[in-house]
Amino acid sequence: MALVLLDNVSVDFPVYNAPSRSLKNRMLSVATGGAIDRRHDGHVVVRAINGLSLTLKEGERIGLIGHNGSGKTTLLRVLSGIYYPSRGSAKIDGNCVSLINISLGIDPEASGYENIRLRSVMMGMTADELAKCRDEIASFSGLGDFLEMPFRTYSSGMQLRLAFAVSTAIRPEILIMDEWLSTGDEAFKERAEKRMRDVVDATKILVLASHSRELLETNCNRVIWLEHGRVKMDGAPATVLPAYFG
Ligand SMILES: Nc1ncnc2c1ncn2[C@@H]1O[C@H](COP(=O)(O)OP(=O)(O)OP(=O)(O)O)[C@@H](O)[C@H]1O
Repeated sequence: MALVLLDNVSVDFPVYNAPSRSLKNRMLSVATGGAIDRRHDGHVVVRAINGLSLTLKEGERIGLIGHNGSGKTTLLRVLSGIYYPSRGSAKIDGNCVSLINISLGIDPEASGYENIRLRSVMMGMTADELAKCRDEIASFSGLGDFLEMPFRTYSSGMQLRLAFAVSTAIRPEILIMDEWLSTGDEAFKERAEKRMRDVVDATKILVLASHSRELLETNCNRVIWLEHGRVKMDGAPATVLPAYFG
């Protein structure tokens, strides 16, 4: 069973070259940013996530909203295992894949086929799983003989097609996204949209950070509004979205 348990999680970024004397204002008077604080040893820290406790259960499609700097990306990175909490604990049960940076793991000197392997290993696919979907990924990319060529010879649109085709071949239990992925020319975009739908529908827990009300309304059944790294509101989209978007 897929489950995410965050217990009193804080994430601090120490800033060693901050002008600590002038930082009396902790920036909580404005909506933007995390909290600026000073640690016991005198160092300045930005507290991106501040004592967050959350339970995310199977079937939940969670939308993350909040002003710039409210902690959305930091939270997504904690969920993806990129950041460890500075305090508190994060328990992620279920295989979790992040589509935040779909080009992670790609080697520009390697061929398209080699990159299909590199990127899928990076996302946690086994050799058997890859063997089953390698041809489908290649065909979805539409890159034909270019798959034998080094990745660096591709146009930026071709590079994204390949990264997209591999990244959406996996079926994770927990899926982390920063905005909706859409790429390519018109014909590819249409196929990409359908493929994204399939990935999202197959996942047990979706966490999608977005500034788009429409996207959140279409895809989410729970919305969490972050402010200064804390939960300002958590509930049904019909309640939280009007409160946030006004
Ligand atoms: N590497 C870092 N070093 C120092 N501070 C950081 C770092 N990354 C994020 N922060 C701070 O943490 C806070 C939260 O940032 P985060 O990127 O999580 O916000 P966000 O909600 O994703 O914002 P946006 O909507 O602008 O993408 C901000 O105040 C930011 O300045």
